[in-house]
Amino acid sequence: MSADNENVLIGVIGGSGLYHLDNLTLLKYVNPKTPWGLPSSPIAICALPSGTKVAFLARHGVGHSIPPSAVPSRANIAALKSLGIRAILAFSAVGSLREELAPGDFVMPDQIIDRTKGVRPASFFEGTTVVAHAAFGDPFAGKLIGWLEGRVRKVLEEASEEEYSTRGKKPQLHTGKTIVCMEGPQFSTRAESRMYRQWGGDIINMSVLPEAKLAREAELGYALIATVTDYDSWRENESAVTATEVIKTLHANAKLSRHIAATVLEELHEAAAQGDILTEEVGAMQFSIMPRSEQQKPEDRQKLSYILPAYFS
Ligand SMILES: CSC[C@H]1O[C@H](OP(=O)(O)O)[C@H](O)[C@@H]1O
Ligand SMILES: Nc1ncnc2[nH]cnc12
Repeated sequence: MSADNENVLIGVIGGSGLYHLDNLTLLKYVNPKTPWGLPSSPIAICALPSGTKVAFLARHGVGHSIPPSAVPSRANIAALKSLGIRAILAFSAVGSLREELAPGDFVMPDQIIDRTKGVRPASFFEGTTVVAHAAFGDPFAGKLIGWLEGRVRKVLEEASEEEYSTRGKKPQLHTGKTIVCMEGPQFSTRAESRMYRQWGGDIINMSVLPEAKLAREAELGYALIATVTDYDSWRENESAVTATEVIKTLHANAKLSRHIAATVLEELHEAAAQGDILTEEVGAMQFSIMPRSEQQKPEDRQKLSYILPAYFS
């Protein structure tokens, strides 16, 4: 970790439509070369008006050039961890599987259904001689979500008409929901969309995995702020989702997401510095790594020390 970055505790991952944040001064770009390659894009180290630093990473790269299945999530999470980050606030554009989750609304899910197809490297331990089984029953950082909930709700309640006028109604925040992560890049069929509803899915995207799993392996707090862009393809007599429909809502959602980030980041940095909101993640991997065996190669341990120096240095 470079001394320059020592105080960067919060990393923001921007998804579709969210390629920068507001109210920040760009200090520099960093592009850490991790054992898993380079991140999606150089990471912007920015200062809030108080001088507090945060890091911003565009998930789909500069100019949205990386499709969901090819996002280098291991490099992204490892690069953020190498900067000293403790918590990630990730944003994502999602489809709604429920009538009451309307386009323009915000959702902070607490569960995930994995519908990726095994083509994305999903573990830092993959390809090494070290075996680990991270606990993932609660895939998001519970305390972090609890901390964010009231603050995000307040921002939405206070949003001016101009900020949500493209949707014609005040955006709501929904919590305690389940997100389905599909492979893509094509959207779901109508039958799949209906099936996800039967499974208990509330929203759907193509990006939360393996990002959330890797954050857990790296012992980072991870919360997702999902913004609804469409009703996917389950509604009878309505047309199925298209990219054009998604893009219509994307920009207004991104504007409000930037407003949320600008409002919460300072206090979130403080909370992360105190350690109050991240008690579950730190140290969790010590119970997940299978006991050391003579078969573990020193070069693998060296590689893993990049994300988990406490166990592999
Ligand atoms: C642009 S529609 C599908 C695309 O949008 C979402 O991206 P992100 O999660 O990065 O905001 C979704 O996951 C798909 O990747
Ligand atoms: N309907 C949808 N399915 C998957 N990912 C999405 N991102 C935005 N809308 C989506």
